[in-house]
Amino acid sequence: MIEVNQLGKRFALGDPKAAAQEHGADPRQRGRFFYSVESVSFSCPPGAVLGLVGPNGAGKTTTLRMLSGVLTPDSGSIRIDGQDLHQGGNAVRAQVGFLSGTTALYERLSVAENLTYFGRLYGLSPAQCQERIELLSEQLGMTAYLKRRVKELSTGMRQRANIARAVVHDPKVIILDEPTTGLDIMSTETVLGFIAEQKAAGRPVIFSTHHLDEVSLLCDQLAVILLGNSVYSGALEGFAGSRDSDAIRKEFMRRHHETEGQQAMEEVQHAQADLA
Ligand SMILES: Nc1ncnc2c1ncn2[C@@H]1O[C@H](COP(=O)(O)OP(=O)(O)OP(=O)(O)O)[C@@H](O)[C@H]1O
Repeated sequence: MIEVNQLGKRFALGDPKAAAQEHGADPRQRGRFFYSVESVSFSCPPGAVLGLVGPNGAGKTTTLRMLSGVLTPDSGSIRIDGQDLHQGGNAVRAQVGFLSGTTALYERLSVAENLTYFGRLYGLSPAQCQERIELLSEQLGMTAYLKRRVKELSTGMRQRANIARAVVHDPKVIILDEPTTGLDIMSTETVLGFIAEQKAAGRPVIFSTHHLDEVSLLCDQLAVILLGNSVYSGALEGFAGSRDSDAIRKEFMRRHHETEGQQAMEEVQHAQADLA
């Protein structure tokens, strides 16, 4: 069981004026700080899959980085089976497997060599590493390319290997930050199948996504964040009937289009700067 209670995280800004231009009228910038996550709460029972959704910049990655132990929260708490993640030290943190956008593998090593390397770092014996590699390569469809060097892999192959790396030590809890973003259909299906297998094995999985169809397909629990605050957390089926669901959907879409518009504007500005 993972219990996340009123998490908060702020970042000090080197140049508050430049940040204000970048973030527009985001109310989370106050003085020299940007309050990326203000108050996020949810819980995920064993064997449940929780989808963390929110428009660009809502605070999903910051939340997941706190859940993985990479970032220390400024406020609130995270409990895994009753133990506080940040007070429990490495032993509690090792119970979490975390895939981030920056999870990296050694390019010159093969997939199997990478997994052995990271498995050994987590204290697995060579035999345990071998056992995990066999299981994960089957679950993630990697058997055909286990011996290939990472630098030769496609995006989809690489992402499946990244996921294997994140869970090589058989963690109690799995946290995946946008695991299917940018993947082809086959790799997406394999990754979603992997999540479903973890759920069947009783392991809680928390993943962030922009794809609401993935949430309805896989998740029992839903946590929605807008501007760093939880606006819904609970059973997926409870969301449709909840009092605020229509307002949340509208705000979600409004901010989604707004950030897409901002990104398009930035791309145009970059292109103009390149041409100048
Ligand atoms: N180190 C930092 N310093 C200042 N601001 C930050 C920092 N890290 C994140 N932020 C800001 O906090 C907000 C939340 O960022 P975060 O990456 O958690 O959002 P997200 O929901 O994962 O977005 P996306 O869907 O685009 O990945 C964003 O506005 C981001 O610019």
